[in-house]
Amino acid sequence: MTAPAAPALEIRDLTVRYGDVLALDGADFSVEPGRVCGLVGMNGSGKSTLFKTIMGMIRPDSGSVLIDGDPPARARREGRVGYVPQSEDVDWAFPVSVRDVVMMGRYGHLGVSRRPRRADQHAVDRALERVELTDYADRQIGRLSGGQRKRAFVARGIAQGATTLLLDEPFAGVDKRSEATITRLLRELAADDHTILVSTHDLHALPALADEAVLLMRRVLMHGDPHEVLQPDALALAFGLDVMHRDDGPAWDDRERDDDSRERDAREPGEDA
Ligand SMILES: Nc1ncnc2c1ncn2[C@@H]1O[C@H](COP(=O)(O)OP(=O)(O)OP(=O)(O)O)[C@@H](O)[C@H]1O
Repeated sequence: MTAPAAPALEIRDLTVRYGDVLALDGADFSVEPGRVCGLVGMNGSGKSTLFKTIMGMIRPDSGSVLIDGDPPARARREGRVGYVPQSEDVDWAFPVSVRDVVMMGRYGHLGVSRRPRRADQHAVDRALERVELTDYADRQIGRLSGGQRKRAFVARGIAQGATTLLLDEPFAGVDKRSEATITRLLRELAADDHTILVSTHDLHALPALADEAVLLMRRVLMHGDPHEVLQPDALALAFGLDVMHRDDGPAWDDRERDDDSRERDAREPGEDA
């Protein structure tokens, strides 16, 4: 009998401290290949810390992360894990084109000359096509809309050959149309056997996006079907809110939602989402 395949992502009893601050306290869950897992939790609940630990950028105080059964350093070295950072972690004024950003995903594949070869150019072209940014390839990265910027970073992960993708708040500063485009793209990638962990404050987005959800508050409060995790009791526990009910669903995240500001941020005139 063959042994069952390792989970794509395995977080085991993970504890991370920044000095006196306990950012993760025994977080424990796993995600099977080809699944989209939504990560929800209030500000400061440890979501970015978890991403950085999975990426091997932070060493845990205890516990472990395994990606396809391997430690983060190895998975990262082999380009198997791609990261779409929070917008505020990126210098959008940096003078690089969309194509340059996607080519960064190929750095681990370049030969001794460090010059992109035809195979690298093809991989970048295919990734740009996949996220529908071919027409924007030569544009400076900061001159994209919020949603397009996220897709450019997803393309970097695809060009790299990553099978696990981590997205930190991809819907922040993005309008509803871009949110739908990103959701569709992530679902397509999951159908293509990518494993996706995506943090979001946008709880409305979860059911369409995720196969499963993790409710994080330094540790995992709940892990299961997104609808279960969105139950008022669970959210009250994680967010400390009295969740009110309305006809269109609970009103927990109105404070996070400012569609007008998202629209302003999102698009240049006449551009797609
Ligand atoms: N570099 C750091 N030094 C010290 N404390 C930190 C550092 N980074 C994060 N923290 C603290 O660790 C805890 C978890 O932070 P983290 O950024 O992981 O949360 P988050 O869930 O991503 O929050 P948000 O939703 O606001 O992005 C918070 O209390 C935060 O203040």
